[in-house]
Amino acid sequence: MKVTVIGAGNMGGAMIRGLVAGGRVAAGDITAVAVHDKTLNAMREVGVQATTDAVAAAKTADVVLLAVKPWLVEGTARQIAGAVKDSALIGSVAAGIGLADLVSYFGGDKPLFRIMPNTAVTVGESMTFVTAGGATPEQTRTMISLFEPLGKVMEVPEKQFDGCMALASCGIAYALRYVRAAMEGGIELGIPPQMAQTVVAQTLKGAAEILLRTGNHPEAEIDKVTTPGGITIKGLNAMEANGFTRAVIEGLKASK
Ligand SMILES: NC(=O)C1=CN([C@@H]2O[C@H](COP(=O)(O)OP(=O)(O)OC[C@H]3O[C@@H](n4cnc5c(N)ncnc54)[C@H](OP(=O)(O)O)[C@@H]3O)[C@@H](O)[C@H]2O)C=CC1
Ligand SMILES: O=C(O)[C@@H]1CCC=N1
Repeated sequence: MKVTVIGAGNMGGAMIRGLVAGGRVAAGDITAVAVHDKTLNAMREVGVQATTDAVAAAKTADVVLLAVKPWLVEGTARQIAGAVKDSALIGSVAAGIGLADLVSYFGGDKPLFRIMPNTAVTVGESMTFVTAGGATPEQTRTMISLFEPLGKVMEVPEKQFDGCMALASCGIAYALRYVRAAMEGGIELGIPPQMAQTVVAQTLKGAAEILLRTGNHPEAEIDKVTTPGGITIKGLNAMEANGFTRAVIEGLKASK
């Protein structure tokens, strides 16, 4: 299967590295399209082909993934639309570009996908969402299987897509901002920064593993930590008094 990724920056580059590491597609069958030599050379070092010619790279591809900035998607799509094979699966990871937009660029007779990974593709722990339009179940299965080595994949209806993107793709930044805040608090408590970073990251990983493995509600796990009259409830109450939950909800709602 030949895969062309147009745009090889933070997301496209990470997807390519993840695809190579995942081993489901041979590095030699992946083509990265970018503009600058620095990016192209970085991709060649990963072992994939790299070019500035999107049309040529799209022509031979079985899967085309658009990973340019959202405002460049329409121009890029219209540029390659006449070149892609009829059978090619076409996916866009661009925020805010809907299936209806993709249909208007490529026509309604192509298997089209919105795909939303996050930057944890670099470590094989992405939370990736796939929404299909005009694709057969088998074609959807193929697209999903491409992303499975890169983490978890969920197929979602398009009406849930933006909410999922806020939670998971923007969510990486939100989780890391929590880490930074916790580190700053730790430093005030006398913990050196690098040590605080390791401690907070491992704690977050532990909390996430508890939920993923047990499926328990977070509040049930919080109850196990909060000793009556103990120190955790004082910390939680001080965080809530400073707007923790509201800040998170408002932040997610603003992510659109
Ligand atoms: N960053 C994230 O966490 C996430 C981003 N996304 C989506 O991914 C997309 C890309 O974002 P991101 O990776 O952050 O952006 P970057 O700016 O990091 O990467 C954009 C890439 O596009 C390339 N490029 C620019 N113009 C063209 C062109 N005309 N033809 C081919 N390639 C071109 C650039 O090449 P060069 O490097 O040579 O300049 C660069 O490699 C966006 O649509 C965004 O919504 C989705 C999920 C998460
Ligand atoms: O901030 C953005 O627009 C992109 C889309 C999801 C994550 N980053």
